[in-house]
Amino acid sequence: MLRVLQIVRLSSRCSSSFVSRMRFLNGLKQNDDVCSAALQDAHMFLFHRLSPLLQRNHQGTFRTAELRTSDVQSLLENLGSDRTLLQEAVLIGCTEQNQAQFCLDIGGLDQTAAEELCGGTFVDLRKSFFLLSGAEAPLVAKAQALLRWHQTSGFCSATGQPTHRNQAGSQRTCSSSGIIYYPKMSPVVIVLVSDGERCLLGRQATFPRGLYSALAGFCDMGETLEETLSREVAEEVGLEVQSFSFSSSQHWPFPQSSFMMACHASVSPAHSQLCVDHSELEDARWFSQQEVLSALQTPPHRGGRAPPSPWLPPKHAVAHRLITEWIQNTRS
Ligand SMILES: NC(=O)c1ccc[n+]([C@@H]2O[C@H](COP(=O)([O-])OP(=O)(O)OC[C@H]3O[C@@H](n4cnc5c(N)ncnc54)[C@H](O)[C@@H]3O)[C@@H](O)[C@H]2O)c1
Ligand SMILES: [Mg+2]
Repeated sequence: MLRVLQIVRLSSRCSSSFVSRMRFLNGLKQNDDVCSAALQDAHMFLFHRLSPLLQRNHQGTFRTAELRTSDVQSLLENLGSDRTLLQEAVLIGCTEQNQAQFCLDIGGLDQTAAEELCGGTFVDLRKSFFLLSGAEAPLVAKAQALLRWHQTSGFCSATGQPTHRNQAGSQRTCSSSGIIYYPKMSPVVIVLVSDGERCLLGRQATFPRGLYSALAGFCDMGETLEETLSREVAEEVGLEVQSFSFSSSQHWPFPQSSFMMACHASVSPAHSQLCVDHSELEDARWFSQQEVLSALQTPPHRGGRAPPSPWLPPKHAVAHRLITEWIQNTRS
């Protein structure tokens, strides 16, 4: 109990609201009692078989359903589930007012009945990620990644024994060996290569028709960011990078959690002849500023008519940010 009071006092005494929120969240991860107390009056993000619950407002835009713990408790009762399912909720963040945010997957319950009771629809993450705006898309992606990790981490890979989660869901411990497991992400480098005048975009055969993006690749064990970047560019398009700069990073939920580190890189115009590895990329090409600028100005493609060429990654993707930064830098 003393520890509970210490965490609450520590977070409320801090002058910065950001520091206060981070200390509050860390306290919830470290102390199961504090976390249980926070779960009793929290914001809840509901999922059904890893698809988030969305609601459409009068303007036709989508938002996550705004549910509180008490709403979910009533829902579980109405769906004939016992309230202990609530204990499977996973901590994902907190609001500006230090109100904890949790997510819960009710995949074992009737989807249609849950949708009717909540006035919403469970929408596949690939679709919902791009329907949501602002801070909601990354929060929902994080929630789904954590839920998926719990669903696939029930047993210890060393002993085969069950693992048990802490209340926040930030770790799992093997009941036999005590080995602690933490949620896993794969580091990926994504790079927009330029020769000064043009930028290099490529597409995999599995991409939607017309879509071109920056080059990307998973880090090999033991590699630095710069080693992955140089290796991927050499492997995929046969170029040698001269210099690079870091731009930004992003958690990317598809197909499984990746930690994307986004960079700009330059190659010499005298050595810009592409030698594409077609086992990795269906196509890779140099695009002029004008081609990229007009692709950026084309409204988002929604299917039906033929896609624009090139069709660029959507705003939520860090590849989009790299492309807009390159346009700004080359025009200034
Ligand atoms: N957010 C964005 O803007 C954006 C843009 C482009 C690509 N991406 C993501 O980047 C990721 C990597 O791109 P890529 O597919 O070109 O990588 P890649 O060039 O490394 O090729 C993928 C191959 O790498 C191997 N691989 C090695 N380590 C792996 C691991 N930890 N997980 C899965 N496969 C592994 C597999 O054989 C796989 O087929 C993809 O998941 C893609 O979704 C994100
Ligand atoms: Mg690649």
